[in-house]
Amino acid sequence: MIVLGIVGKAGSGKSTIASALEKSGAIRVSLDEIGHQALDSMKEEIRREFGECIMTGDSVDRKKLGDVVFNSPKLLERLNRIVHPVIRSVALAKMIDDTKLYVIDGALLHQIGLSEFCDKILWIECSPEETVRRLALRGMTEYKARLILQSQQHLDSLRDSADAIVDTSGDAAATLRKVEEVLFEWGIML
Ligand SMILES: CC(C)(COP(=O)(O)OP(=O)(O)OC[C@H]1O[C@@H](n2cnc3c(N)ncnc32)[C@H](O)[C@@H]1O)[C@@H](O)C(=O)NCCC(=O)NCCS
Ligand SMILES: Nc1ncnc2c1ncn2[C@@H]1O[C@H](COP(=O)(O)OP(=O)(O)OP(=O)(O)O)[C@@H](O)[C@H]1O
Repeated sequence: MIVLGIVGKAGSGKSTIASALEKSGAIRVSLDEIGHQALDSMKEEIRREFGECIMTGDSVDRKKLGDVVFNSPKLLERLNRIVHPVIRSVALAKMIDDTKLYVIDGALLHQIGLSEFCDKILWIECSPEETVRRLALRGMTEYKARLILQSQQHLDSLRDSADAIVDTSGDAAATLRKVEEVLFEWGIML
């Protein structure tokens, strides 16, 4: 088994890279996706902690919850404490085949306690201006994009400990060529 971690801030290009690697045969473990599922499995605890204002009907409303937690580091930490242990165990349970290449993508790979399972870690980066522009294309307001990036400032300290850094300021095809070069150098074949 080989486990490749892909980290970087919101909108830097992690999902784009991870899904390209998935198309080439790797097994993708998306921490954002697992996190979304965890909101359902931990629904009652989240409802107790944050109240009815973050619910729509009987489901946790991601937009409402995001507006609450990204505005308050204290509340974000409370959400993390509820969902991160679940994300960690669901991610680990997916990685069971010794013959496969697994790609875990997520800004909070280290914080969730998964970096120690990675053989190699790729740091993905892009300028803040371009990142905000890309997040806006995804339908996010500039205000929210900046709030999220602010909540991820602590990630900067991880950059230098990564095994390689890929800048995604160019187009997606150039990014994917760079990633392929790095994997080739590491002897990881897809
Ligand atoms: C707050 C929630 C409900 C907002 O959902 P929504 O669909 O609106 O946003 P989405 O999940 O696409 O996240 C938007 C961006 O914020 C980043 N982000 C998400 N959670 C966090 C967090 N706890 N701390 C910092 N950044 C985060 C994501 O990596 C992404 O770049 C959701 O992100 C969530 O449940 N987060 C807690 C789980 C978590 O830590 N997930 C990230 C795993 S890497
Ligand atoms: N060179 C590039 N490399 C990667 N993504 C790019 C590039 N150029 C533009 N993009 C676009 O940037 C946007 C953000 O990329 P992506 O969703 O992969 O980021 P992310 O790091 O996974 O973000 P998040 O953590 O918020 O989910 C996407 O719409 C993607 O198509």
